[in-house]
Amino acid sequence: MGTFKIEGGHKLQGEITPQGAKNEALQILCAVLLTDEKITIHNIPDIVDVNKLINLLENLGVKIQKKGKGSYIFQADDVDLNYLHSEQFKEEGRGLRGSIMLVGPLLGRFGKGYIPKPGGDKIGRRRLDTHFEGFIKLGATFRYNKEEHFYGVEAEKLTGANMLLDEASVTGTANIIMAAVLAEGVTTIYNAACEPYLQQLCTMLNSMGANITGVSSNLLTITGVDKLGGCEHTMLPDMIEIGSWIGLAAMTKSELTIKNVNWDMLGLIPNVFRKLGITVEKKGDDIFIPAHVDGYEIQNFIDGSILTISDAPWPGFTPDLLSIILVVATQARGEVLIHQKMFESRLFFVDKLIDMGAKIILCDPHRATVIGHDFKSTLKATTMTSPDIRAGVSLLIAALSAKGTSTIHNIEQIDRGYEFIDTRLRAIGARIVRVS
Ligand SMILES: CC(=O)N[C@H]1[C@@H](OP(=O)(O)OP(=O)(O)OC[C@H]2O[C@@H](n3ccc(=O)[nH]c3=O)[C@H](O)[C@@H]2O)O[C@H](CO)[C@@H](O)[C@@H]1O
Ligand SMILES: C=C(OP(=O)(O)O)C(=O)O
Repeated sequence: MGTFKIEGGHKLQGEITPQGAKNEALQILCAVLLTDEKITIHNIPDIVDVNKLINLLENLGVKIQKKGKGSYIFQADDVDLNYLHSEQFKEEGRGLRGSIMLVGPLLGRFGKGYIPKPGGDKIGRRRLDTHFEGFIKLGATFRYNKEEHFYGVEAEKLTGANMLLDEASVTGTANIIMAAVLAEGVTTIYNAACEPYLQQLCTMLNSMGANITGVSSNLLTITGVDKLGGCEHTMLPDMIEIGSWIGLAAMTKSELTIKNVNWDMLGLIPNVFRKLGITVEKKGDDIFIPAHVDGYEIQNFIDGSILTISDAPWPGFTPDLLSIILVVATQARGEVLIHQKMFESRLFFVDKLIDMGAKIILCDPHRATVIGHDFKSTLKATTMTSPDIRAGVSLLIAALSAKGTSTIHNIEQIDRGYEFIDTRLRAIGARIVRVS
């Protein structure tokens, strides 16, 4: 179990450049299986989950050439489907959530796709019904081995269909799209998720020769094609990292510039931080956060009632930033209700913040009320364990704002999604060391 030691209470300063988007990378990498031609991808983040997926592709026989930092060429012209039946695949396939998106492209191109129950954060029930109901609609037969938690779909041929998804699942939508692009005829997906990750995936698939319309809406129309070809694709900056750095700057009263954020794709993120009273300035394509020397004040709703920040499928506010919002609110002036609608086990980490002196009432598994300290009382350093990727970074932000030295165990969770976080934070003045 890896550990960070963090000496908090110091201001940070400078520039930080976001890595390529983790959740986009996981979709895009699976899409390389859809063609036997070369796919060049840039801005791939060097993080544990992405590297695990690259390793899975390599074991599937995909040829991989590294061209420079974050740039790779992939060619799936000799895919070894036997690997899918190996014990090694059962072990490696459950190492991350993103591996589930291997199924759609394999089914679309080779008529079969298998996956063990995928890993990822333990933040609640993470069912896969939407994915498999979509594949079944396209004509696949479905098998599930309950003992081994092993899923399989097979089809002689996929045929386009109309579907209304039971929920706007992000990975589910990506998976169904990747199967439907090579199906015969027209597929419509209503209640499709439309996160920037999915917009990017559709743009990439269209540049490979797919025919997808409705991109960025919740109604996609996909006219199947016989074959897809190569392309070049560049990943967006990671909007969850960007949100994390906004929170970090505010909570440590630091002046920070977040470089090349691709403002147009940030949706509600800057405004939600503004509702906490944080100044988020647009400077070209950068975000500038001034030092909040006098703190920041949470806005009420127009009628004076207490602000609620909740998650919703895109273009709603992403659930992946609610833990960050919550920790930043602990030092604001005012109160806020955080409502995590999607995941039922994602707020339990507030116990650690309460131990550090934060004023939080966990109302139920989905809701927490935060009463900010307005920096009149700082958080106290402590020892904690990172339960999931975003809670881990929230605890890290809390530790950087706290007086004294904190210890965070299980930092593998953080490394899943944040590239060399300790090195990059040290470059802007953070006192953080990796001790094991
Ligand atoms: C690898 C990857 O891309 N992971 C992201 C992906 O996970 P993932 O694709 O696994 O998440 P889903 O979108 O399927 O669903 C997430 C949770 O929200 C619930 N749900 C979903 C849609 C909906 O309309 N209503 C609803 O309640 C689901 O039941 C589930 O509990 O999307 C999640 C939701 O943005 C993010 O937290 C994850 O970081
Ligand atoms: C929940 C997340 O990741 P995963 O879906 O990979 O567990 C996340 O990125 O916040």
